[in-house]
Amino acid sequence: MIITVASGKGGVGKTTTSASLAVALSKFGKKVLAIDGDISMANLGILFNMEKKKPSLHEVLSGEVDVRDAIYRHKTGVYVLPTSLSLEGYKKSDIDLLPDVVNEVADDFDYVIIDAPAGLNREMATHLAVADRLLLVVTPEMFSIVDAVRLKESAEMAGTPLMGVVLNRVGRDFGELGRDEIEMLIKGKVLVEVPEDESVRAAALKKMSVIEYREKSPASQAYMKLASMIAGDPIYIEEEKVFKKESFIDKIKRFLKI
Ligand SMILES: Nc1ncnc2c1ncn2[C@@H]1O[C@H](COP(=O)(O)OP(=O)(O)OP(=O)(O)O)[C@@H](O)[C@H]1O
Repeated sequence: MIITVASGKGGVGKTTTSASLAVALSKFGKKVLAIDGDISMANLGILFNMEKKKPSLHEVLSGEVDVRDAIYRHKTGVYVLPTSLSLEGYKKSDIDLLPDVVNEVADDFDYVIIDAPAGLNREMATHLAVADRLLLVVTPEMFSIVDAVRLKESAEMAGTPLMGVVLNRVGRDFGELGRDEIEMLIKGKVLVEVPEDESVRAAALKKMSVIEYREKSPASQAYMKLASMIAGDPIYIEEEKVFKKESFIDKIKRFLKI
């Protein structure tokens, strides 16, 4: 199964989620490939301490090397296809090659996790098209949700259904929307709430995923729960809800014309 981890708004926790989910699935005995799909501003490689590896996805997408030559096994057991931080590497990459590259190796793994760039651009369209499922990452704030709704709609147009939503950084003061409100707006299930957790940042500073850094931390536990849900029952059906009166949520829906 190919899962694209994406968000409309940047900085909400895609890379954190991609790395943590990959490590967690690996702990459940799954063979996982984590791909750093943000070819202009790569971050995933950093959490696996592989940002300097060469060849990277850049060399694969420029046709210089075979994809298998750019996949490295991390000590957690996760296989990683990192992307370098080089601007030259970005310039020579052809994102249109990504679907063939991913499909060439997908059958070697139980799960392929793609850490996608933020926003809705051509790169994102490619990441959505190649995936079997979209895993949306949001924070409990309005703009994050509004952007996520648009992304979900684009994914559906590309034929990629929503697997579910990771509600990240819960407990931070975002003037928060609640889980029910978010599910109603996105029309999708919140699979897990990941709390605001200082260990996430501390882990990143040490170039590791939070699970590797502190397995018992609240965020790590949430990602383990997510992995157990995905590994146990990968299909989640989106929920339709009925609105009876114009609430704050209805106003946002009207604003979005959904
Ligand atoms: N649950 C959490 N608790 C505390 N800090 C978090 C949490 N999740 C993410 N962060 C922090 O938020 C910042 C952004 O996270 P991350 O890089 O995963 O987001 P992103 O969506 O991949 O960003 P970008 O759009 O720039 O690629 C990082 O500093 C990360 O350590």
